[in-house]
Amino acid sequence: MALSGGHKDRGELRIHESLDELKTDLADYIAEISEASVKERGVFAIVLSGGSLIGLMGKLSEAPYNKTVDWSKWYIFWADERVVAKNHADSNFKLAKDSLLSKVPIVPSHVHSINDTVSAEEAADDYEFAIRQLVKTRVVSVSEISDCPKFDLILLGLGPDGHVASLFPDHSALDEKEEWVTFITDSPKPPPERITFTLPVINSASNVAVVVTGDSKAEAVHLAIDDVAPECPLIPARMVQPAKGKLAWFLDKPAASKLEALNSSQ
Ligand SMILES: O=C(O)[C@H](O)[C@@H](O)[C@H](O)[C@H](O)COP(=O)(O)O
Repeated sequence: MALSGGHKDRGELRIHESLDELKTDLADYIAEISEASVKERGVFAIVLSGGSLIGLMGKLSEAPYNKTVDWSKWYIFWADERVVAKNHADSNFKLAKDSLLSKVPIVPSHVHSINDTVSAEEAADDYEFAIRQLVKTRVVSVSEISDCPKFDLILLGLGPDGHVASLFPDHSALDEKEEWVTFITDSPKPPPERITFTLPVINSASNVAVVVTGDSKAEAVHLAIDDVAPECPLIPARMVQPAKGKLAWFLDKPAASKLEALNSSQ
């Protein structure tokens, strides 16, 4: 690893020399949290996003993880989903299914994708309802400090504009405090209709990892992590701040290139 360290309140920084190294570290990290969750709770509730994250998780379907991970205990959710049919090229479910979920022995009924037959608003309501049922049966834990679900691990990507999940800069969805899942119909990144976990849910997780590669994201990474001037834009990724949980950043060197930590250690 090029650098492994921490920022005083922005979590753990895991900066990698190569994509291959990042992929191995990410697979190890997910496998470790899976093992700890299964040991503690008997299940592992993991939340995926869309985009490049899924390809970066690819090693999980290879040896040794395909045999060592207790896939039967995995419950899968999405931090955000595009409101399209499940077989549509834009579907985050389809992306994860094709590249990962179909290659490992996950129990099909443990895969909690959205209802793709209804409007964005109804899909968000349905998804929240489904999660509420799983909180009741403790497949998903509940936070000690809010009434929110406490997922074992939420994995997020980062957009060059600083968005995470489908929480975009200056969007009213960032202010949602009551709902666990909300919807938008004006996403600046196509397609426009999406559902998304809200910040209170993301910040109630036991572990949150943001996985970012490429120099187009370097400025957003800097704004999300470094102690920047108050007049700098407050991007959604900076609002990711688990109250009790752990935050980790998986970065390649180009994504980390504007970080103070990297520049001061050289
Ligand atoms: O469905 C989505 O669009 C996402 O969940 C979104 O938040 C994504 O993770 C980022 O836009 C990063 O995407 P890339 O890693 O592909 O740039």
